[in-house]
Amino acid sequence: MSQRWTTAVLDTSQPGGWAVARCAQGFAFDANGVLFPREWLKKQNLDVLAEHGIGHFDGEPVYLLELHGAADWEGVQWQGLRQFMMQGDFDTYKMLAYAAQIGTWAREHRFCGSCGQAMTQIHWERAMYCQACDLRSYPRISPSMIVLITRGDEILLARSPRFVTGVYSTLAGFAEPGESAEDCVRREVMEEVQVTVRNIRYMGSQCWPFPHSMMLGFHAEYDSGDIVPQADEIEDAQWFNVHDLPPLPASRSIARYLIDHYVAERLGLPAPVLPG
Ligand SMILES: NC(=O)C1=CN([C@@H]2O[C@H](COP(=O)(O)OP(=O)(O)OC[C@H]3O[C@@H](n4cnc5c(N)ncnc54)[C@H](O)[C@@H]3O)[C@@H](O)[C@H]2O)C=CC1
Ligand SMILES: [Mg+2]
Ligand SMILES: [Zn+2]
Repeated sequence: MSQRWTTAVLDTSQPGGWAVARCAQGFAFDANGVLFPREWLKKQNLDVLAEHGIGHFDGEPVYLLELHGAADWEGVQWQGLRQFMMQGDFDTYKMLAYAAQIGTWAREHRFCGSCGQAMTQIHWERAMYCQACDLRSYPRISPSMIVLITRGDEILLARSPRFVTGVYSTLAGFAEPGESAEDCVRREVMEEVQVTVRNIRYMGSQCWPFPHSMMLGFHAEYDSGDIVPQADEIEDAQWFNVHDLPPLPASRSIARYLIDHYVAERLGLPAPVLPG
């Protein structure tokens, strides 16, 4: 399968190419999609905070115009990254996911965390640079574990108060300094539902740009303990039979993949493919 989207550090002093525009309401799109001729876009009187050369789509250079706050631009609509993930072309979503992560990270690293002076983009790698400290800040990625716990025909799913009504999902949480991925799985499971697990098995990973998670997916078998949902974080957690499941997360998420993969295994169906 050919890859339509590839990342690159492009020099913003070079003219031409295509550009995407992002503001607090999401990415701009019109009848032609999210890519606009870059030189034309720069004449549209947009309040640009920063410009980044981010890669190639179908071989053509692509830039990001990161705008200040919300934008008011006649004839153009704005849509959040989650909508692009749920529907439409996956390569376009991957390009926007990368653009969003670069835009957010650069916006949040305009000043040096060590001396407070303004940082600048460098052009030979993706980093913000403080000349005074000779310090580079690289794009931020937060490793997060996500795990499906199973017990024969039953799977453990939980809901956070932040989820869409009725939806149950796998357990997830951010890695802390000093722990391995497996330590993190055991700790998060203990914190969120107070059960122990065994046979932790790595299943695959997924970039989750909301705003900068890298999901590492696992399967684990239930070992011991009764479910006790964590106050505030977990609204409800239950064992569900694979023949009788609640509403599940979006089909392109790794949470859904972990569930679908196990259900397919139990029911003797073909294994699903992890969107990546
Ligand atoms: N792709 C998928 O299928 C799924 C992705 N996720 C993602 O996994 C990540 C972790 O899941 P949660 O249950 O929300 O995490 P969690 O169980 O660790 O709790 C979230 C809390 O962690 C703290 N936190 C926020 N950012 C952090 C960071 N970078 N490092 C350490 N702690 C941080 C905050 O106090 C936040 O309220 C989130 O980004 C979530 O969106 C969660 C479920 C499904
Ligand atoms: Mg969690
Ligand atoms: Zn500095």
